[in-house]
Amino acid sequence: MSTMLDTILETKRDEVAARKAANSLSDVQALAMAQTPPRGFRAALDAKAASGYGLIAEVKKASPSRGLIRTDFNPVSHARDYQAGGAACLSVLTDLTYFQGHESYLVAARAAVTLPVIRKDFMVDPWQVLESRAIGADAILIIVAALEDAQMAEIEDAAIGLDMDVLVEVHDEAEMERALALQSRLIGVNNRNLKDFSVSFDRTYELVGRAPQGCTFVAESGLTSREDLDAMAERGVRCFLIGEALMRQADIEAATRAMVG
Ligand SMILES: O=C(O)c1ccccc1NCC(=O)[C@H](O)[C@H](O)COP(=O)(O)O
Repeated sequence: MSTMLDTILETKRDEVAARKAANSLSDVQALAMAQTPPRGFRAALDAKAASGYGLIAEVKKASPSRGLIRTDFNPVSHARDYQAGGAACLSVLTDLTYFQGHESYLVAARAAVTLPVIRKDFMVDPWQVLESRAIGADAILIIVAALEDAQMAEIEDAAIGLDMDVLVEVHDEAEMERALALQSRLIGVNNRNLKDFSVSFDRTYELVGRAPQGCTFVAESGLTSREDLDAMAERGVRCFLIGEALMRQADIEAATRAMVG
């Protein structure tokens, strides 16, 4: 039986094929080269985590599991609020079909702040890495469950070639082993099962001990309070990716500060 992740990936492959056909490689390359250099994503996270918590704050309008999250969605003001509240980095969802995201949200959010920004999307082709740089992204996401080993390596090589950071997302021990065969030492554990949307912090707790020395380890999804972060910190986790819990707040800046300030 096909899962939501399978469905998303099938759609993404079609969308990417259409975008590749509509945009010449040289045009996308020229746009990527015209961008200012990538802002150090992992470095910003490590710097905040050294004296507190490193937060990747997500600009997230909607999701397959929760539907519409924020009606008065405004990527520029959300990005500014996240920065003012003490986030280390931003994550911007650019998938339109399932998350109501858009590339223009990343462009606008990044221009409004000085924080590094990860393009949160489903990478299925190295061409998307170039496209991500062309819209200004500083980092990309590799979801291990979505790719074969050779595809992951190819996508990672494309990102490294553009001086971008790569967040490698895993959900279990087998995926962690595959992630560690890559070069990136920025590893995220998604507490959300992308097949059935169930959330368990046990995923993070099981895998934090598998992260090698010097690795930047990020707990992702389902985190709703400072207490959640403090409980994770007791087990050695200092970096977090949070979307919905912050996006639902009336005062996003204050909520971000309460979470990591
Ligand atoms: O959020 C979803 O419903 C989802 C469904 C299928 C694939 C990915 C999905 N989310 C992407 C993410 O990784 C989260 O947006 C991110 O970790 C933040 O999670 P949260 O704090 O729970 O919004």
